[in-house]
Amino acid sequence: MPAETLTTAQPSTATAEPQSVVVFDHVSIRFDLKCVLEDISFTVQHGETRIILGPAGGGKSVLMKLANGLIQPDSGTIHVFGEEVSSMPESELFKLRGRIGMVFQESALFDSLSVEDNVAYRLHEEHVPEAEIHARVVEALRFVELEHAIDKFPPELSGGMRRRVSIARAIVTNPDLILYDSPTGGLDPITSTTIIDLVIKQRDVTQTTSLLITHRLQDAFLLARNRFNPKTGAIEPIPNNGIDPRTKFLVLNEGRIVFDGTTEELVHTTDPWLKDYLS
Ligand SMILES: Nc1ncnc2c1ncn2[C@@H]1O[C@H](COP(=O)(O)OP(=O)(O)OP(=O)(O)O)[C@@H](O)[C@H]1O
Repeated sequence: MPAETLTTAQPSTATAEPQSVVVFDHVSIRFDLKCVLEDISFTVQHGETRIILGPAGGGKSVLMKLANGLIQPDSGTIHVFGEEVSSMPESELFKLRGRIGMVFQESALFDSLSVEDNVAYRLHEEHVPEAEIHARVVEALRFVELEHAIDKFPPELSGGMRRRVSIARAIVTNPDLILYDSPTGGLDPITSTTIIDLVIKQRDVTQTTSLLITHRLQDAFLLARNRFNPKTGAIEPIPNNGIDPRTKFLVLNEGRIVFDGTTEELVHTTDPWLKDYLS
């Protein structure tokens, strides 16, 4: 990301007092005696998009699984929506996950179910009335511009389309938090951009808090520099070389946080390792 002058775009509406949606406090976890995350502390505020960067094997996916309560830390605490997930029983975790949308790198769709049934899956689990389910699925598919594929099956879709279905499935429940684990992983650059455009649209239309893992600095650059224009329905650069004030960064290397801050702070870092990583 070029370290040129950046201006922080002002939020269009007055923002309420920030609330912490995800809080890691001195979290560590080991696998087979190997320390995978060590003393991780950071906070994600309401409405923030937190981009998680770092070399392969640095612990990004493990961090996301901890946030979702899929695994438990060896030490430290994790709060999501003010509740401690690091010691929560499975029944309560199930309820908590009802407020979280997940987008996995592999899309994780059911090949034997149609696109409609894949997107509707969580709504069925939540016993949403049948009459409402179809309308909500259509709305979610329209958001990702895949309404026409509603009757198709995942094996009939391209990788980018599958990823879009996965986003539709994550947003159909109107989650309070979205976890994107490498949503552009394995996609070509053009398709990756269409996926990041959807993440920007989701960010700007609903202001949903999110964590997003990516290996592509280009993804981070697009998220920081672009916005959704509701009048044109298009993604456009934020004027005056602006950056999105709600998009922040966490960089992990070998299980430790090497950066936690804003886009301006990241591009102006003096840390030699980080400068090298970003170049
Ligand atoms: N269930 C597990 N059992 C043992 N080791 C694990 C487990 N899950 C993750 N690890 C190890 O933890 C380390 C961090 O893995 P993680 O997937 O979080 O890295 P990452 O930063 O997401 O990597 P990538 O960018 O390649 O996806 C790796 O060495 C991995 O092998």
